[in-house]
This record gives sequence, structure tokens and C-alpha cells, in this order.
Amino acid sequence: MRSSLVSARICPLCLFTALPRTPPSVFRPWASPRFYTPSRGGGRIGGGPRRSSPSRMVLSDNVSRSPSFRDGRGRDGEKPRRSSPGPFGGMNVTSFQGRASAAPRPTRSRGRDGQGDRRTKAMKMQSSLASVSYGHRSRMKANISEIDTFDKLDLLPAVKTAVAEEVLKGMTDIKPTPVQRLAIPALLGQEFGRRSRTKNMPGRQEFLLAAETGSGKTLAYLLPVINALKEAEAADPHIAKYREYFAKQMAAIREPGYTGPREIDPHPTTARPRVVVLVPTAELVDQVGAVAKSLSHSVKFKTDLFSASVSAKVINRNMYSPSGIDLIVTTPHLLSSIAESDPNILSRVSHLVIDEADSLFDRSFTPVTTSILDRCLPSVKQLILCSATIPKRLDNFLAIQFPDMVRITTPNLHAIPRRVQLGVIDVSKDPYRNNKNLACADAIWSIGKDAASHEGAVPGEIDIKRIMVFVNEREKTQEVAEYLVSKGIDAVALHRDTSEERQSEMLGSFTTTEPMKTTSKPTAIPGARRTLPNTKVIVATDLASRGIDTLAVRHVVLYDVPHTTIDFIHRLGRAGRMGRRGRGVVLVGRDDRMDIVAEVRESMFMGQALI
Ligand SMILES: Nc1ncnc2c1ncn2[C@@H]1O[C@H](COP(=O)(O)OP(=O)(O)OP(=O)(O)O)[C@@H](O)[C@H]1O
Repeated sequence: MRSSLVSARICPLCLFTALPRTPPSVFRPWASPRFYTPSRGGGRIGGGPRRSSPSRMVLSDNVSRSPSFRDGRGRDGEKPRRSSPGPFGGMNVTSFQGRASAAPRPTRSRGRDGQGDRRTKAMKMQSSLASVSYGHRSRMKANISEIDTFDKLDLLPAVKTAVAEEVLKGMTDIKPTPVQRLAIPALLGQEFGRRSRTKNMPGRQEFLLAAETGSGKTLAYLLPVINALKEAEAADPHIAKYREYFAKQMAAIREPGYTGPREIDPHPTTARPRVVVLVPTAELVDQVGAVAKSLSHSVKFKTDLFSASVSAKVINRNMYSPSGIDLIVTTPHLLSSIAESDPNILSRVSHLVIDEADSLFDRSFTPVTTSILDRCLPSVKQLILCSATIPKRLDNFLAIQFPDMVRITTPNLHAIPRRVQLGVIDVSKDPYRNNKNLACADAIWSIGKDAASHEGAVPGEIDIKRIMVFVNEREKTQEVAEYLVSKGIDAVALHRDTSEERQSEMLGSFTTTEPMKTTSKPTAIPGARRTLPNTKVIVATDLASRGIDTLAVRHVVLYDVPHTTIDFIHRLGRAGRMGRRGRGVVLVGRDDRMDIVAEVRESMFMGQALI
């Protein structure tokens, strides 16, 4: 079976071989719905759901629908509208929805041989996914097309200026991305599809933003949140009073001969931030923090980034700075330890954002994330969860804990864009004979050599390619990076033991949009017989690189077959960001699941959502 699926050993210069497109109807333990089943009744958030068995992450099929719609009735008890196949009917469809007698009609997206139907059946056997209705997709599409400039959004002028002059500086013809067109109006309380305005909704508002990797989710939540922060600040009598006091006190201190007290009372927001953004890693703290900081230049608010690389002394000083603090970006563990020493720190949070929500609600993070949630919820006005993938486990958790959450999903959620291609290398065959390290080095050399053949505009100058290699286990990152270095490739492992300086230098070169050039004369790597001059490689697990905005990356090597489609989406999502093209290469060894790879390729080819 395997030999019929893997077309041939791949020529290293032509990595992207075609696989037969017939997905095998096989048992897929990796996709079985072993997510935990939350107990009904919930109670306290941190204490609610119980897990039945060790869970493998499984993508949710029902993300766009609030739980109140799932029992067959709408929010107001009305019967749901019947979904129709429509132009997006082929997307995300995992169960047969037509009449049994209907003959399969060949369409362009399904293929002339009716393979769409075969695929639908195979998926039905393997998964419990239901469709995102055509009605929902077309409603989302309609909303997307209405707002084609940032000017049409109900944002403060300073916020719009900051977008154009700071965050997206240098870009021409700036347009909000689909998720921004959907989420910003909703979070601002503007009209949102068939829903009434969210602005006047009583109590706390809860939102889930689910959109593809590299689609601009950070600005989709940051802009409305900062807008709300500034509006609340303008309406806050304590802040107005403090400003008056501060101006008076400063004027008095500057008077010649002033002998009174020189201390200034702390700002009302000192040690009481209004906005908290939680992200899973220190790298993301820096990345999201940098966007917030660039907005703060024009919009004028106080933002701080707290991660393990910031000393406790600095965190303490910034948090208790007399000039106040408005927004913090941090990891849950760090914030939780800060809140242990001063529980009131989270007492005035009005906006809580949980970015990369699927990671922050997975096993390792859930207790600490929910403990922060518990502390913040009494004061929170908007809770915003954000992710490119919604596992069923998270979906169930949210359905129970936040049944009224507004779910904003883009039409292509869970689909890997067609502009990203996936090639396969069968490592079990000659010349690799299951030597993945060698196959990986070969793949990188061929990408590098291919690039070197297209020299830059200046003679003798070539573009530097930036490639990400993903492994499943953290321990493997160092081994693979060392092997690649021994083969003359400039590679670094992204894990906690790599020097911070080296990590940030490498990450910096992967996240910049600036083209990097080098001369074709390589710098020799000690111990390597030959050196690849124009390539930089990061070896990582996807947790280490979750959400990292690797705009410069066009090539991703999947050293290990990812355990889940969620990992496929995040790993391939490091390439092809913001409309760019990308290429992935997956190394498939003797013990790997070729059928999984074939199905992912099939879904990518069809433009369908993964399951
Ligand atoms: N409207 C826009 N026009 C052009 N570029 C944009 C726009 N909005 C955001 N970007 C850029 O797109 C890139 C990706 O954005 P961002 O990191 O927010 O993606 P994301 O959806 O959070 O991805 P991931 O799910 O992988 O974390 C960033 O470099 C950002 O500056």
C-alpha cells in the first residue's frame, strides 16, 4: 500500500512529487476524538472539565456556531435555516448532505472523477466533523467585502494614524485583512452580520477569533482593545482629576524657591493594568509587545512586556511605576506569579486577550490560564480568545464555560492555503535508508542551491533563504541542528538552552521583511567539508515557534510527520504568511503514517479544511 502511495524516490532538485490523490480509507488513531469530555454544570472555570483519557488534539468542526445553535434551534429558539451547498459547499464538508439518490455532479473543486465524494465518505468514516454552513460562510464573506479600508472602521483617528504610520509603515494601499474586517467592527460594537450591535450588550462580552495563520489576528484584537482603552481613559473622572493634580504639582515644583514635597502621587493605573494579553512564549511576548509598543507611540498609552528574560526587579519597577500602566503582554506563568504577590494587580482588568488560545488551554497551560481568568473575570468587559486552530477539546470547553461567546471565524478556517505546496520525501528508500538527518540536509542543500542559481540584482550577490525545520520532540532539535551544521548549513536549534543572543539574532532574521543578501563566497563552518552560503535554518518544535511571524520564510521542512492536523496547520503556517507563497517538504520514514500525509495533501489540493 505504501509503495503505491509514495510515487517514487524524490529527486533532491525536485522535491515536490505528486502523490496519487485517492485518500486511503484507513483507521486514523491520531484523529480519533479522544479529547476530554467536560462535565456538565461547569462551576468555577479552573475546576470544571474532567478529562476522560489522554487527549490527542482534534480540530473542531463547529467553531463558527454558538452552542445554543447546535441543538437544532437558533438563539431565539427558531429553526435554523437549511444550509445549501453553494460555492463553498465543498469546504469543510465531512458528512454527506445531499439526498442519497442525487448523482454526484463533477465540479472543478471536486475533480472530474467524483473523487470529492469518495473523499467525503472517507472523511466521514474517520471523523465526526460537521460542516460550517454555506450560510455562515457567505454571511462572513459579505461582511468582509463591505469594509475595504481602515478609514471605514469606527476607530479613533490616532489609532488609524498609528496603523498607517507605525505598524504597517512603508506599505502602500493598506487594507484590513478578512479577520480584521470581521473582528474589529464586532469588538467595537459596530453592526456585525445578522447580530445586533455588541456595544450595548449588557455584562461581559466574549469573543472567539478563529482565522488562518498569518492572517493578521494580532491587529484584529489589539486595535479595538486599544481604542476601548483610550475611550475609557477619556471618560474616567479619576484620570481627569489626576491630570489636573499632576499639572499643578509639576508647575509648583518648577517654581523657583519651591520647598514643598517633590514626590508625585502614583497614577490611578499604577499596578492596575486595564488590558492583559496572554501568549504562550517569551518570543511571542516580544512580538506582540513590539506591535503594541509601536501603536503606543501615536496613541499614547503605557505598555509593558513581561517575560522570563525580564528581571523581577524591572517587572516590579514597571508595574509600580508612578506614571501608571495600561497594557501588559506576558506569559500566564509569569503573570500568575506576579499576581500571587499582589492579588489586586488583576482587579481592574477590563480587556483580557488569550492569544494562541488552543495552546493556552491545553493540558500544560490550562490550570494557570484559568487561574488568571478567574481573577480577571469579575472586572472584565471583553474576553477575547484568538487562535488559528480550534481543537474540539477547546470547542467543548468554551461551549460549556462561555455558551454565549460570539464566534468570529473566517471562511477558510482550518484550510492550508493553496499558495502553500507540500512535497514528500520517502526516507525509507535509497539513498536515505531511513536516515532522516541526511534527507533533511539534502533537502536544504537543494533549496539553497536552487536559490543560488538565481543571483540577486548585484552580480555576485544572492538572497539568503530562511528555512524552518520542525521536529516533534524538543530533545531532537539540538541533534538535528548539530547534524545540519556538520553538513555546512548555518542552523540553530530553538530551545531553552540556546543562547538568547543567538536565538534572537536568528529569529530576527526570520521575521524581518527586509531582503537579506550575501556574496556567494561562503564563510567556512569548522568541521564541514563544504558550506552552503545562502541559507539560514532554525530547527524547532512548533510550540517554540507558535505564532512567530516568520514573514521571511518560504520553505518549511517537516522532519517528523506531525502528530495532528493542528500541528500541520501551525508548522506549514510559518511559510506563506500574509498572502505570500510557501513550500513545505515532509520527510516520511518507515514508521511514519504516509496515509496521513496523503490526506493532508489531498485537502490542501482541494482547498478544503483539514479535519
Ligand atoms: N492589514 C494588513 N495589511 C498588511 N499586512 C498586515 C495587515 N495586518 C497585519 N499584517 C501583517 O501580517 C503579518 C501577520 O500578522 P499576525 O502575526 O497578526 O498573524 P496571525 O494571524 O496572528 O498569525 P498566527 O496564527 O501564525 O499567529 C504581520 O507581519 C503583520 O504586520
